[in-house]
Amino acid sequence: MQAEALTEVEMAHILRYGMPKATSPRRVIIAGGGMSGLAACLLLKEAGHDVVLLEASHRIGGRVLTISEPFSEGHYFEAGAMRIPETHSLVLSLVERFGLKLEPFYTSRPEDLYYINGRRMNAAAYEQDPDALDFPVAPQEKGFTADQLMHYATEPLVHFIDEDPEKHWPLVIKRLGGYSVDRFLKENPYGRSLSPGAVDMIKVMLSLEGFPELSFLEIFRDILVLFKRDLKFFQIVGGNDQLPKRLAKEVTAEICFGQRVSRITQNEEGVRLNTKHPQTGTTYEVQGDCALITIPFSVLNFVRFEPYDSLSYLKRRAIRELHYAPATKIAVEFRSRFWEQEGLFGGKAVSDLPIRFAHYPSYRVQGSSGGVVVTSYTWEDDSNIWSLLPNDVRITESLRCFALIHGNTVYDELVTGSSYSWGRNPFNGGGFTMFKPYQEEEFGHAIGTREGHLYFAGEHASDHHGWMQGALKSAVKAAVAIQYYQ
Ligand SMILES: Cc1cc2nc3c(=O)[nH]c(=O)nc-3n(C[C@H](O)[C@H](O)[C@H](O)COP(=O)(O)OP(=O)(O)OC[C@H]3O[C@@H](n4cnc5c(N)ncnc54)[C@H](O)[C@@H]3O)c2cc1C
Ligand SMILES: N[C@@H](Cc1ccccc1)C(=O)O
Repeated sequence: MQAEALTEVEMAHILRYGMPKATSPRRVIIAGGGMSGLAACLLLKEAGHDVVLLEASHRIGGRVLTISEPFSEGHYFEAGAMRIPETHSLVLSLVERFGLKLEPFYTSRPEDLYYINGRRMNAAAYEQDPDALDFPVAPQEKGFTADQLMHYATEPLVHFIDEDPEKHWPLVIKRLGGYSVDRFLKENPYGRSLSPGAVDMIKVMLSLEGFPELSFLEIFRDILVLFKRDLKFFQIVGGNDQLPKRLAKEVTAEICFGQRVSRITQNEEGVRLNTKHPQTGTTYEVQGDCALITIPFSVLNFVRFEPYDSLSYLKRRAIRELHYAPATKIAVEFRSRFWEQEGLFGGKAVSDLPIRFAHYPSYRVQGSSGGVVVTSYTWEDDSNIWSLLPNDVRITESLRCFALIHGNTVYDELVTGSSYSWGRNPFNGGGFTMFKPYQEEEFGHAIGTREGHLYFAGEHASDHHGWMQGALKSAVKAAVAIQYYQ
């Protein structure tokens, strides 16, 4: 079983049924108790390895975080992972293994509301008359939606990849890896350049205004999927944090909380990890044959690796340079689900206001007339202005914006609110990995490679940045590589 050659079907099967029993078990230390660390811990433990998982915080799950406080009974919002695309077979395989219930998550609906350039309309009306939003598009771009213009700009690329993804993706990375979002759309390599007005319409409608300078391929691969018309999304009934919690339940004895890894030393026998308790400062060390590092590279900068040359130049560069896009969510509970009067159940409001996207709940709570709306979900530059604000100001400021879309009823309907900014989480240092131009080609391949006794996994070490699927894919590969000494 070659880790690097595993297909998604084989990886989904391993998550569902486990790996074969180890013929020569190893003492494995796992750093990080998010989806990646937990999944690898389960696979290695049930295959017979001696595993210990060191988690810096006092919570498992990492960027899967369902927040129920201070909302009424049964209400919550997902501060991190909120939707599972129907194509993410590894996530769905774990959901099936634990018998968790799924329900639809509606990313887009024909009733989606747009509040842009001072205009208010719904998605169906925009489809009929895209020029009604008043973007200064070029004459030949009039009458086309953002979706259609993005399709026009990317069609040759989609066609080339679809011909033979395995063979063509590396060629695409070589040719287009240096293109930012702005450059690809404005100086299109396929001769399909768009005007600044059209590019801005695309960026506002896809919430991309925050990352014009980031790698276009990253957006193309990981974000455009959100806007695929016929793609279905799911969420776990009662909250997505049930997935890491069910994983953790299988490996309770292996998890050590409050163990912030501060130093990783490689020696002949294997590895030694030193930790420091984030509050008490007490130190601890553990020796193993090998270690799996699932700590995000942003905060991995604070971990000392010894001896110096136990990490390659490219790995050290990747740890220094890999970009983490900040992300912030603000959530408000309202007394009634007034948005349903406009036909909205799930779906979103798209705006050029500081709140950018608002997501209406794709679930109702038995016996409750209210609901929790994510009144703001922002990425990158758009998130920075919110991360600076205290929680109560984020809530009042997002309400002011939301009132422009729904009127002052929002103030009478207000019950309570909460917010979360991943850029301020000391154990994440940002929302998700996003390559800048050239990074994928120059060190993308070095992110997940083994270095001596050190293995690496996490969403950053995958081709699904910003998705649980990426965290799981890299975890399965690492578990197999550790088991078979690859
Ligand atoms: C706002 C937002 C929205 C998202 N939406 C979706 C979505 O809808 N669907 C989806 O599939 N995915 C989504 N994702 C992505 C998904 O949540 C992540 O890809 C996945 O959870 C990452 O798992 P991980 O194990 O790689 O990392 P993490 O979850 O970050 O886990 C890393 C763990 O390491 C710990 N740690 C950090 N430093 C140390 C240290 N020094 N020592 C020990 N432990 C340490 C952390 O506390 C954490 O528990 C979203 C992410 C964000 C931020
Ligand atoms: N997974 C994120 C989207 C995302 C992926 C990759 C990069 C940035 C954002 C979400 O569903 O909200």
